[in-house]
Amino acid sequence: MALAEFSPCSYSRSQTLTSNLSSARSIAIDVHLFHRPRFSLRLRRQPNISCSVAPSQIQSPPPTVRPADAANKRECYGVFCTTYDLREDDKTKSWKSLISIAVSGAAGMISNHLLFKLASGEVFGPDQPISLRLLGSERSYQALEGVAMELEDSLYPLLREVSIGVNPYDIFEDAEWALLIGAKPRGPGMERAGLLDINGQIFAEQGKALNAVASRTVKVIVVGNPCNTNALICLKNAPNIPAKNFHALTRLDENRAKCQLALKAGVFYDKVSNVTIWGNHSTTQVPDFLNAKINGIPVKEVITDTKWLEQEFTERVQKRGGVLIQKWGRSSAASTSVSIVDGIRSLVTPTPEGDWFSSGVYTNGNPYGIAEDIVFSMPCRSKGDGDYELVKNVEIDDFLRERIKKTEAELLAEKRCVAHLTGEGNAFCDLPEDTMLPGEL
Ligand SMILES: NC(=O)C1=CN([C@@H]2O[C@H](COP(=O)(O)OP(=O)(O)OC[C@H]3O[C@@H](n4cnc5c(N)ncnc54)[C@H](OP(=O)(O)O)[C@@H]3O)[C@@H](O)[C@H]2O)C=CC1
Ligand SMILES: O=C([O-])CC(=O)C(=O)O
Repeated sequence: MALAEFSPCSYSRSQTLTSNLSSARSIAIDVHLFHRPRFSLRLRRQPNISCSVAPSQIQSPPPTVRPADAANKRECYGVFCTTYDLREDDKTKSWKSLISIAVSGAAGMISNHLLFKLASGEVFGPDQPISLRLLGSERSYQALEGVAMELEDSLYPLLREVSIGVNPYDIFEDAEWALLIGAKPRGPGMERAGLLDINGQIFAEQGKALNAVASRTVKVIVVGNPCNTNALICLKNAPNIPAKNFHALTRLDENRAKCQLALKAGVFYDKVSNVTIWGNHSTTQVPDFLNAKINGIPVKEVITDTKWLEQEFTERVQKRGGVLIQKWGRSSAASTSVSIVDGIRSLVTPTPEGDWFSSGVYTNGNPYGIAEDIVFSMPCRSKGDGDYELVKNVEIDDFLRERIKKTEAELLAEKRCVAHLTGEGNAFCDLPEDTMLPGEL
């Protein structure tokens, strides 16, 4: 689908449809094929957009240079190219409008867990049909087909479309969520600065693609490491999407911290709340035990071993990823996918009264004196509308302040390393020596 042909009415390769949607909430398509009737395609009505308008009247994404390789088209996959009349289903069940979720690194380990959680309904709810757009590369294309085949064989009622492709400009088209997981892992002898540059290029390109074709309200969760700075690069390359919509995943660190506190206190982990991870998803991250609670009581009143909190707990969370790699021989994939689910659910469901969650967010007027214009993990709350607000009254003592400064310095150094990718001039890389991913020892 070339950019000039962009239309709210066009769908998969097998069905390019034009119909007048102006009066219907949604329209079911009368194409009955031999497959079981659970698969269906529902066109969402887009307010004020009538599909009968001429292409020139259709609101286009901002102009962009778009790779023109015809081989790079997004392809609907297998059974997901078929359609089904939803009207029968609607007699007993009402569905929400389809949402599109783009996932990069879709043939990787994390995605192999995540995609099935998304398709099952546990993330967006049992009445929310979804379209999955899987981004891979020439190198992973066969594996991507394998993933799509497994999704087919899982018979998920909510999974209405699956398409696979290697071009982010196709995969991200109209995406309402973009889960950016694909990134090169750091190999032996590779400098962190080199990783920042290689992966930064991926996220610069994907930021441009999101800017050009994604929904203007797309929510982006960057997982691929170094995720904070990759998220910064991505948002800088997507000036037409609010910077607030970009997140770097630090929820895994929050979950790890909760587990360690529960273990020490001898309680089940659901009793632990108000845990903030401050800063970078790296070994300088600051798991905050000062404001955390167990059964609603400040952690420091429940765990009185301050030395353990300051040293063992902090380091255990910072280095959990590395210990896990030693055991598994690869980095956390299942628990990372769970934390992505937690991160999304925290944005689409109201935050429980008095609690908060951690996410790496763009600093733009924060109450904690953190440097502006970086992606820094902080305590957030959401009304469940996909947006969030910073929690403003969290206490910061000298212990926290000193460590927050260190993780902030690391992020500022990372930012200088990627200036060539954020449009801020020449890069100058002076990374602190202890700059490590959680998975590095
Ligand atoms: N923020 C967090 O909490 C966590 C982040 N991570 C990070 O998530 C990322 C993905 O992890 P995981 O799914 O386990 O990794 P995998 O190695 O299983 O998959 C990574 C995918 O990245 C893609 N990729 C993109 N560019 C390259 C490249 N130059 N070389 C190799 N692969 C590339 C590959 O897909 P393709 O060829 O299709 O592009 C590959 O499938 C990593 O960066 C990891 O460090 C991991 C755990 C926690
Ligand atoms: O360092 C890695 O690649 C894995 C990682 O982020 C983690 O386990 O937290």
